[in-house]
Order: sequence, then structure tokens, then C-alpha cells
Amino acid sequence: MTQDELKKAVGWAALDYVQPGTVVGVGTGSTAAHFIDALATMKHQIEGAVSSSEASTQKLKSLGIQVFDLNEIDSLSIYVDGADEINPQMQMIKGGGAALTREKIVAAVADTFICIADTSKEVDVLGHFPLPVEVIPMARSFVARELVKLGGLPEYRQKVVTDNGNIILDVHNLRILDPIALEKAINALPGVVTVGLFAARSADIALIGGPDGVRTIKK
Ligand SMILES: O=C(CO)[C@H](O)[C@H](O)COP(=O)(O)O
Repeated sequence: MTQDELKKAVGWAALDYVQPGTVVGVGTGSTAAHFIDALATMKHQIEGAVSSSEASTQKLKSLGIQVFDLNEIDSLSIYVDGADEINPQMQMIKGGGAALTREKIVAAVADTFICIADTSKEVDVLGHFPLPVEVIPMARSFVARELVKLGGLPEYRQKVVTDNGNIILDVHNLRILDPIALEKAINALPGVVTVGLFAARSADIALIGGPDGVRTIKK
């Protein structure tokens, strides 16, 4: 099976968790895009979706799924999204698609975070994938210097502007042994909007696609 077929398998497997009559939190990326295709088959049974990016909003709308502003919604039962890395504690690195801030906001509202990923995303220790950090443009150099002090090698993601008008620094050279502490430390830097470590709020369920099918891991 190709990696995209594995992504498709988990995207469709997540449909089992969608309850009729609800608003569904929807992530961003190529795995989440498969979930949106699957969700479209239930578009007459669900109320709609809350989206984590302009790209996902466009795809949801193009398939006839109503997209709500998060401010119109009091609660979300599930949020379904991919990840760049996931560890055995279900903590993740996200933001490869630069949507980390809205992803973190929607994930925070949802009762259950369902991570959909293929086996290539599973790691014992987070940090091999460069850690994305969304930064206010004027703070770019300052935050980069502070990230070096934390042991990382930040790289400016050229030509990328987030949906919120900010820039991304991708931090290399990290071996993240205490994800919650690093998430807190990076979040505390002035100018940082969001760090793509989803550690304090980890996934509740992971659907992992491999050659033998979809494995379900629950906290
Ligand atoms: O965090 C994300 C976007 O900001 C994505 O979930 C992550 O990058 C995984 O992407 P893909 O499903 O395309 O492998």
C-alpha cells in the first residue's frame, strides 16, 4: 500500500466516530483531506463542521458541508486531524501544513481528539520532524535566538504566511524528552503565537494505518 492509501484508510476509519446531528471539528493536511471526503458522505446527517484552516474550509464547502465559525459553537464532540509525529503517550508534533494555531484552538474545544496517521508518523521520542512554531513577523529574529538557547536550530520557512498572517520557524535538532515542559517554555516566549507541540492536550484516540490495516489506540 502507498502512504496515501494508508492515509485514506485512516481518514475513512474516522467516520465511525462521527455522530449524526453534530458539528465536527476538522483538521488540515493530506490525511485530514481524506477524512473530509469521507465526511461528505454524511453531509445530510451532520449539522456541519468547524475548520482549522482556509484550505480545509474551501474543501468542506466545495463538498457541500456547512462550515461554522468556532464562535458560534459551544462544544464539539470530536476533532479529527493528522500529525507529523506521534509518540506512545499520544503527544504530537503538528504544523507541517502551517495550520497549527487554528488546529490547537479547535482541538482545545473538542471533547475527543482523534489523530489519524500512518505508521511512518509513529516515534518513540518527538523531534526528528522539525518542530513548527508560528511567530509574529517582527519577533522572528528574537524568537529564533531564544530557540537556539533552548537547544534548537530554527529555520525560517521561506514564502509561507499562515492563515493568521504570521511566519513559521521550523526547529531542527530537538530530542524532546519532556514535551509538556518544552511546549510551555516555547509558548512563553514573547512573539510566539503557537508551538506545534500538542503535549498538554494530546490525542485521545489514534487511528494508525499500516500494511495490516488500521490499529486503534485509546488513552
Ligand atoms: O499539522 C498538520 C497541518 O498543519 C497536519 O496534520 C500534519 O502536517 C500532517 O499532514 P499530512 O496528513 O499531510 O501528513
